[in-house]
Amino acid sequence: MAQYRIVSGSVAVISIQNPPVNALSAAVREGLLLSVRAAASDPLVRSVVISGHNGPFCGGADIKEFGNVSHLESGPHLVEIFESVEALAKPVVAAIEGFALGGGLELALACHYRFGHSEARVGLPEVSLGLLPGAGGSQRLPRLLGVRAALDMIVTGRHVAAGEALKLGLLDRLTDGNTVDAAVRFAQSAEGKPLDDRRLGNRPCPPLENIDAFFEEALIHARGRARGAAAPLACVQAVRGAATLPFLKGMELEKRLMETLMTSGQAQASRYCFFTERGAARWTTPTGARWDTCRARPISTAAVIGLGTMGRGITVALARAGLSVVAVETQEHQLDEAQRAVSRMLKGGGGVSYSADLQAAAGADLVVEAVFEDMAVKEEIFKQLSSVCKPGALLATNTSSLDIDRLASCTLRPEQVLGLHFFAPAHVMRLLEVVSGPRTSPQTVAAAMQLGRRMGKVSVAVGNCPGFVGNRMLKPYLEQAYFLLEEGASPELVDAALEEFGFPMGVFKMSDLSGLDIGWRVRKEEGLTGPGVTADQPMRTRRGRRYSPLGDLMCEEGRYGQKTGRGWYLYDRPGARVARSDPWLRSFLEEYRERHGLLARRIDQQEVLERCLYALINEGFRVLEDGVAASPQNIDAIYVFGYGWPKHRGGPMFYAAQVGLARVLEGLEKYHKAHPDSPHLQPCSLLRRLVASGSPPIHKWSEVVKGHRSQL
Ligand SMILES: CCCCCCC[C@H](O)CC(=O)SCCNC(=O)CCNC(=O)[C@H](O)C(C)(C)COP(=O)([O-])OP(=O)([O-])OC[C@H]1O[C@@H](n2cnc3c(N)ncnc32)[C@H](O)[C@@H]1OP(=O)([O-])[O-]
Repeated sequence: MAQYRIVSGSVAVISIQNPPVNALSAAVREGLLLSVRAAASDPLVRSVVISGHNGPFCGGADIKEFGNVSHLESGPHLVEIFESVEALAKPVVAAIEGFALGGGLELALACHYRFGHSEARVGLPEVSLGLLPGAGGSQRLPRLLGVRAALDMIVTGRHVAAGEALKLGLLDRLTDGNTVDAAVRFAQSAEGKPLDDRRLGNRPCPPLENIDAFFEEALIHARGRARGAAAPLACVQAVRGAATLPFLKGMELEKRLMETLMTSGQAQASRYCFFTERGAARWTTPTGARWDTCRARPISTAAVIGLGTMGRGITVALARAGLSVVAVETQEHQLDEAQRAVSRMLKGGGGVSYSADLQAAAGADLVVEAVFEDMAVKEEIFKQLSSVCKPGALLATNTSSLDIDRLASCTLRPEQVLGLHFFAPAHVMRLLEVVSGPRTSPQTVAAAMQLGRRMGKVSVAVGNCPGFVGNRMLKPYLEQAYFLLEEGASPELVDAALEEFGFPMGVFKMSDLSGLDIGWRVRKEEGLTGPGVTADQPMRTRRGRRYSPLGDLMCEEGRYGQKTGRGWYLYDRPGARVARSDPWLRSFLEEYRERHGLLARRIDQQEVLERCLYALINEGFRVLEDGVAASPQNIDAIYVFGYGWPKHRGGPMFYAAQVGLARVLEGLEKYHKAHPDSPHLQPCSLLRRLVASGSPPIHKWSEVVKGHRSQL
């Protein structure tokens, strides 16, 4: 809807009303066009102000309509409305509070003047929905800002703060006061003045030298960063149109590009990610607790125990969320170093105090233990925390795979124990797995989810099992990658296939970055390698299934990855980031295959993708079947925000649906037949049942999962 009223005798104020973000739904578009026409035809109206009702200006087109062509096509089209705004013979001022994003900013660009509140932000984030600004934004913004600044905003989709927008010339004025009042006063002062020059559609794009070379380079740059996404490239093409074509021709190009993107699988996947990210806040747990029936006690003080890389990042994340944090590290030299590192990251003290004594955690509302992955050490700490901490304090562990329930058993308050699985670097990565055990109370989960939101994280509530959701699914993925090396692939081939798929780095580069020794330690704990394994055991079999000792052998050689300057790749020095192929590894793999009588065969990228991704997806179905994740959407949020799964592919479960469940099943059957000693390739029963029920769409999977809920 749009509200229409006349103020100060001559100013029509049109207010977009569609909470919570004033999206441009069909009803809003209808209301907006009627209001603009009313303002045009009313002789008493001499100027117009367009604002958002109750705060935000406008969050853009209504994304919910995008999946449904009939919704999209009902009501007037945005391009038509914005043309009539721009063509109005009376000055139109956009009064921007909160945000003007996507179609919201495109509306503001069609206005003749833009007034912003000093705390507002503006942007064209369509690219992150797999789209481009499709209502004139790709054509008007370059005409206003010049090609360079406009291209940057459109290709990155970044939100620009009001101060920067003013400097760029995107906003004409800022106010700290009431934006609508200020805009009304300004509109009156502009009444009767010429408007031709204010219509961006009339203006040429500011000239740019070497235009062809500029766009060639922009395209190469965008392609390098897009990881296979089509939208950034289409954005470059559209802005090139703005720089080289008359306005109406540019608008035609924008329309053509938008139509192609809008119906693409990539846009569908990106849109799905948008809703998946937000849907995670509506959590449920395997024990039946829910977001809408639990009240969370607010957390204002926290203690972090253990100040290694993870502990430092967690301290920074908590402090940035406004908590007062005590950071505890019992090793004095580590404490000093951590204090300096945290202060650097926080650019000052930032509400953090330090201590070498666990007793300092006594007054905290929440304690996050982040010592290294050793069950015995963690158990000891939880025992102590249970007696040191005040009643009601939540005790969380940052373990990435150990049993939460076992830790809860060491305390006298198992209902207040949970996992907070941050991802490195903890102050940067968006994902937080909130892990509850069978005894964790709903209030504890609610408090953790609320805290996650305060930290700006995508928090996903998951159940307790080895590796939780993310690392549990990663295990078969890694395993298949190792097997592929045994069978003849190289790390370069595997990584290239995964990077082409869209991961920021392949599995072997990722393993070098995070350190091969981490998995080695876990495998030792699990008794898969190390002193517990007797010499008479076959090297490539454990517990009756295929096992690859390649990772263990690498660690025995001291090849831990980037930190030692050698891993699956070679680095110039320890800590260096640029991976180079290592001839040593080639001969190492050749000798290994020879020793074990393995014949190297030709492996193509298709097999790499299917083996690694289908094994991961198959485990995702098992996770659903076990009730460890509440929905496929939650699994996808975990993979997109924690494991670099490309957004334009929606997440592993969405990808499986897009590929076709029957095809995934067929692929798994084929590979399991070829590798019967690899149980991760054996299709799980939920996948079979879904295919048998006709492969329903992803939002209906839960109906098939029903009845097979939590084993926990
Ligand atoms: C060929 C066809 C041509 C078509 C032309 C298209 C033209 C145009 O270029 C395309 C666009 O504008 S594309 C659009 C470009 N715009 C964007 O990409 C902006 C996307 N939005 C955002 O970035 C953030 O939501 C804000 C920063 C706006 C608010 O952040 P915050 O305060 O943390 O709030 P929050 O928690 O994030 O959201 C609250 C609720 O609002 C919901 N919702 C939000 N936006 C929506 C929308 N546009 N729509 C519908 N719903 C939208 C959201 O789902 C959630 O619902 P829930 O049921 O409660 O879960």
